[in-house]
Amino acid sequence: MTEFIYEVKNLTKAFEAGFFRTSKIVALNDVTFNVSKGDVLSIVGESGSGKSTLAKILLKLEKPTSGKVLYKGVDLSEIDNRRYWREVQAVFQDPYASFNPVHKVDRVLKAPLKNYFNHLSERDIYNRIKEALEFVGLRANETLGKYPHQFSGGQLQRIMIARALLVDPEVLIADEPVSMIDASLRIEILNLLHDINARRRITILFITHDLSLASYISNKILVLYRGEIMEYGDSEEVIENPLHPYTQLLMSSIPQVDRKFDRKLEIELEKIEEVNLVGCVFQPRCPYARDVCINVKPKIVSVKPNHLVRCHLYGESQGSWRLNDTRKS
Ligand SMILES: Nc1ncnc2c1ncn2[C@@H]1O[C@H](COP(=O)(O)OP(=O)(O)OP(=O)(O)O)[C@@H](O)[C@H]1O
Repeated sequence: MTEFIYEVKNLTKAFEAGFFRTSKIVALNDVTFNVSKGDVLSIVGESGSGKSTLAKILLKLEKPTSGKVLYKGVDLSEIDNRRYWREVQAVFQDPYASFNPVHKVDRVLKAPLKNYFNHLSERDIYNRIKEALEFVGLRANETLGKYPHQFSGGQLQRIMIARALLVDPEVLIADEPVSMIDASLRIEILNLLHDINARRRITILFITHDLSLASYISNKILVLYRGEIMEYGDSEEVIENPLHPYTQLLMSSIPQVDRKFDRKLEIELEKIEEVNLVGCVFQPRCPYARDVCINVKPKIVSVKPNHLVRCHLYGESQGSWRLNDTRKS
């Protein structure tokens, strides 16, 4: 039987907005998926798709409006925060923001050990930190005793990953961990996350707006658009056979050396529309939109055992429409 780390069931999160809090922003709408132990799941979507809100709910930093999340079979709301925050560690986008510039990096590394393993001697603490730093490719004698400004963004992100590893987590939630790092160093951090998953069997949730990074690192991909799942499945399936027009659009916007930049697609990606809570949220941008897409919310259907899509094109009669098809019914 598959061991699920997370079972996310009909998760919805609405924020009150406006001066008098009279309007609502639906950041997540009826999101359902499972994460198996040892998965590297990428949650992909452009700005405002609800990725960070989902991460915050999974980190117990926000509460859902409705629906629930089970962690190893237990409702998140019933789990002790202290225990949970040891087992589920986070790495955030901005490594600089995680450090206090007036303190040496030692402080950030020692804090979780002192918090969770207060029986450890100073020598044990040093040994554990040394081991974690070596795992992420840093030397203790070149790292400890220094201030954050003495490191590059990539090195600080490594230190944050070492910090997460110190407490033997089961899950690492990495929210855009390489987006503020020099492009030349990104691949090293991705390889490091891959090693952490492969060698320590830590489940990784990798949040990104970049489908190419997702395809590089993950074995499962979940595509979010305006708070709803558009497509979910094994990475190979989603990348090699993207079914949803939005995933196809994301695929076609990945720069490739043999393809010229298409400004039409850029405009398409920038276009902002009101969220359609009745029909398909992607319908205003969809080249295949029909009346049914405006009036009826598509259900998520399983096209293959490990490949799900939410689109009227894949209802009762399945199809394999591509963005470059000229048809529009
Ligand atoms: N605390 C909040 N109060 C009001 N609205 C919020 C709040 N947090 C998020 N939102 C809104 O919810 C929607 C989803 O935001 P979220 O930050 O989860 O998206 P995202 O995909 O992570 O985007 P980005 O990549 O830009 O961070 C957005 O419309 C955002 O403005």
